[in-house]
Amino acid sequence: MGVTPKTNAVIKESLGLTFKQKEVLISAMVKRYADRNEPTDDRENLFENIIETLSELKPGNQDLIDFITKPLVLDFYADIPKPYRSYVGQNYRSADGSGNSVVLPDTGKAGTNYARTVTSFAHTSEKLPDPNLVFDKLFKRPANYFDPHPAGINMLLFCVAILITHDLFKSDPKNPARNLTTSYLDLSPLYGNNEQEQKSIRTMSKGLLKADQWVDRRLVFQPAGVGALLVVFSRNHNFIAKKLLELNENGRFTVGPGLLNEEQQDEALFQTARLINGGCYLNIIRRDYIRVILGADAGSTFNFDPFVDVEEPLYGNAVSIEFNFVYRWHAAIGQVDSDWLTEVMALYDKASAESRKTGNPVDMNKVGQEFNELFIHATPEELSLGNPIAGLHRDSAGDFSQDGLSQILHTKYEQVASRIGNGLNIPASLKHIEVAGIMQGRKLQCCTFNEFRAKLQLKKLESFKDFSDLPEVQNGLKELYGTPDAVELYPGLTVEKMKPAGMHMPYTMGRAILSDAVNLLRNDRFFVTENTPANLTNWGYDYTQGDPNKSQRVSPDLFRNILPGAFSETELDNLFTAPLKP
Ligand code: HEM
Ligand SMILES: [Ca+2]
Repeated sequence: MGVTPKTNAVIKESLGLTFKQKEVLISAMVKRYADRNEPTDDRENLFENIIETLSELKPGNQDLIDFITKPLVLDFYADIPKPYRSYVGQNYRSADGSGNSVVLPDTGKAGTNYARTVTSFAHTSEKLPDPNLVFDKLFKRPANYFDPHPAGINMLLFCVAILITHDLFKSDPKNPARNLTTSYLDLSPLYGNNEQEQKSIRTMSKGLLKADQWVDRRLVFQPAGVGALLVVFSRNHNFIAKKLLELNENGRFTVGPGLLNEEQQDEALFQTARLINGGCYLNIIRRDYIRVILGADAGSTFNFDPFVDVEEPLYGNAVSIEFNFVYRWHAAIGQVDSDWLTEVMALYDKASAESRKTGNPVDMNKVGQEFNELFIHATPEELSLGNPIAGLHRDSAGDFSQDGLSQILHTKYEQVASRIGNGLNIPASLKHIEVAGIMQGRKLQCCTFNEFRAKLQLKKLESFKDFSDLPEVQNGLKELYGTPDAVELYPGLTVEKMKPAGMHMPYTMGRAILSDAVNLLRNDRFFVTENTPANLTNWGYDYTQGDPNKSQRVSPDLFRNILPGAFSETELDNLFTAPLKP
């Protein structure tokens, strides 16, 4: 508008207008000031001119003054968002995920209940099918059958997926409504879910972790690639902590009189390294993982940015029970891993049968011992050095061999995964786990599959032909459920047809995973408000931003730093697609 002395004179003159006319004219001027979409050039003195004009009004014009100043005052008020969502001095993640939202500090804390995304208003069915039959007729991969993933996605991607799911879900065996881990992607499988677990893997000096450690024992029983990935992040933490001290930007980690003591130095280095390591993990999720899920080319500059127009997160994040089911991709398990799993699950099933008989929880120590005898062959001394990885040994200092870790990850890179959707594709050895999953859904009163679709604004499926391409699955659904509306959430998600692109996910799963992923990332204060050079240091922040010549991906640098030679340069460009067999 540019209120100059000349226009100001015009405005003054216009004050002789009728009240209605003044209102129209001046409100247009104020609106122009208040509705600024671009940064204001305050050197134009627009605000000052409005005030000056108003101050020259004759007495008795208070109504007009109020009318004009009200939007300005409201605008100033709105400059500062409320409730307050960020405080100085809360720049580190807590061990148990609390305080991520400063407004609702318990949201997403380890040990709180799963959220519910969809309330079910469907009549509860009194004749739900036997979950064992659901598995046999809809889920079970036939013997000697393997259908490779149509886009050639490899098991390395699913090792990352397993790391992510264990970061988000840890259903309490005693209470399936409860999630024992944090609802944030904060590498809780590495760092633990409370201070005691966190301290158990720290050296408590210079921010370092003990050699090749991670906390979550559940991952010992997963394919060895998951343990190897955790060791990569564990080593990345130490690489970062050492670099931070070496660079010591602005002397922020210096020990001395009036500065830090050694304990404070350890804490500052540990927590800063943890934030940077989390930034690397976030980069891999955004730039390698989500990119492949969506089906973008490795070399393309396409970036589906979950953080576009992000605001300071207010509410925190709580993963839902529906998300837990959306993320059970057991059908993806590759052939080699499936064969191995048959042997592992035999141990687990034996211990579960024992637990059903005695009423005690599954004795994981016993499973661990037998697992060690079969797959690890470690002495008690070696086991005392930390979680084992099948196929590897720790040296006396507690380190795994670099070549061994590289080799394990490379075999996951080479192993093609299976297709995920359409049904009849989950390794038979997982039957008990799947049956328990179906029962968990029932116990927690999950919505039906069609109710879930409706919530996502997706068309309800009206015929069993719409579910899966496989006639056996269509018939099985009819026999077990009778009508499409009766199909339960988890079975529906698992047997649905696949999308034609990207990760070829079953349709509803593929749609839902995006809502959950976007919320998960945007709701995390440490990925938004606290993700700054001031918190991560300049070097740390830049490290997490990835290589500008590699589509902003951090994974090439990270693997070169931590496991040099594990992957060739071409492999680093496309980590999640199995190489074509010659
Ligand atoms: C060979 C590979 C796998 C094995 C051996 C395996 C094993 C298991 C087992 C034993 C459970 C029962 C709960 C527990 O004890 O933790 C489980 C649950 C689960 N799995 Fe897998 N799984 C594998 C692959 C995957 C993959 C690829 C995904 C998806 C990315 C996945 C997602 C889940 C989820 C979300 C749960 C529920 C966790 C909870 O509620 O605590 N799993 N899996
Ligand atoms: Ca977590």
